[in-house]
Amino acid sequence: MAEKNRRSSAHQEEGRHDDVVLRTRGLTKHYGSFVAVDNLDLTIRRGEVFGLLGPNGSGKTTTILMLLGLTDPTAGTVEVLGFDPQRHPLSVKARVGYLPDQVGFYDNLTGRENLTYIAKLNGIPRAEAYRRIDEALDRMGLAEAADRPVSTYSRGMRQRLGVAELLLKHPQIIIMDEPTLGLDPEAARLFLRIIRDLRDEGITILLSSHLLYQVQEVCDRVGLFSRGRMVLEGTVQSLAQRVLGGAYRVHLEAQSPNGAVADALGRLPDVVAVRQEGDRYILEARRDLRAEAARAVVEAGGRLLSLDVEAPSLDEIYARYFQEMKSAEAQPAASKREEVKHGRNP
Ligand SMILES: Nc1ncnc2c1ncn2[C@@H]1O[C@H](COP(=O)(O)OP(=O)(O)OP(=O)(O)O)[C@@H](O)[C@H]1O
Repeated sequence: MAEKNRRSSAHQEEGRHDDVVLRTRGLTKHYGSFVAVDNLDLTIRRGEVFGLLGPNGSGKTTTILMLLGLTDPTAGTVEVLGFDPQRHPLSVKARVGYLPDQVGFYDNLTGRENLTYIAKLNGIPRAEAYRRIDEALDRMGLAEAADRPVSTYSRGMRQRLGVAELLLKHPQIIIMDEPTLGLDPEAARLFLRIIRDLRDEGITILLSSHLLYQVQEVCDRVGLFSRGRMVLEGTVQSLAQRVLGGAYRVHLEAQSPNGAVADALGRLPDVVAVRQEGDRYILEARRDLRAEAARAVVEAGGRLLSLDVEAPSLDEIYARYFQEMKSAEAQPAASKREEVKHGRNP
């Protein structure tokens, strides 16, 4: 199944797969004169894990609320599993599960009692409800804790109970707002595994998060939000290519008696840049060039001491993007100051 998903992700990347479950076009939300979401085009396909990233206030939650039909767009269209959430909110609600950052439960009731209550609210017949509740508790690793009051649950267990609640209605899409925030590393790892398992079962997942290294581990594609716009979108690797230039960074240490190693490394195909500090070199490259780099060192008469490759990190892409945006914004102001200094301004 995992293999099947990997294959389908590859097809999606190539644009050959058209199993779209969620689509927005020109989606816009104004609060008075403030633009919270600006002309968003988002397409998500079945079985994907898509990460919404961006600083506080960049419009992620507003986007999620519009997808769920919980707030009306000012302009543009939303289609979730073929439904317009504004016109058919119940059809969307029946098929899409939403896990907010803080899930509310009755603390004095047990996990099982909370789920029973939810099943009743959703009109699931009693026998079927009991079956689904047992199954959901089991899948979320909560079977043993099921009959304890929720007040005794850790944050990780509450989050898992939140997912168990969503599973009762057999959702096709699950939307999660900061699902791993506040979880300890072990609980976060367990939760990320749950996300992967859900994806492997064909459930599409949209999550918003600030925890980039976790997003990177679990998302097939990400969208980076800034001031209401999705400014970057793609796989982590494709973003690394666009923002950092090279998606791979090969670190190597080599003695180069005649100084020929740097030149030899620079001549390798798919190398974007070579940085050198003494015997240490960093190659930014479009692919993993360890084997070619090792050969180049030896052929250039050098002596290879160590070799390693670093995959691109979302943290770095994110930091570099916002750093470049800030300097681009500072640029016109700086040139204006220059013009004033040189008396070019009237
Ligand atoms: N009901 C509202 N009225 C006015 N402004 C709002 C309202 N809701 C959100 N905003 C503003 O819209 C912008 C986007 O907010 P949103 O909550 O979507 O951002 P976010 O990316 O989810 O941020 P965070 O990561 O902090 O949750 C913010 O500047 C916020 O102050």
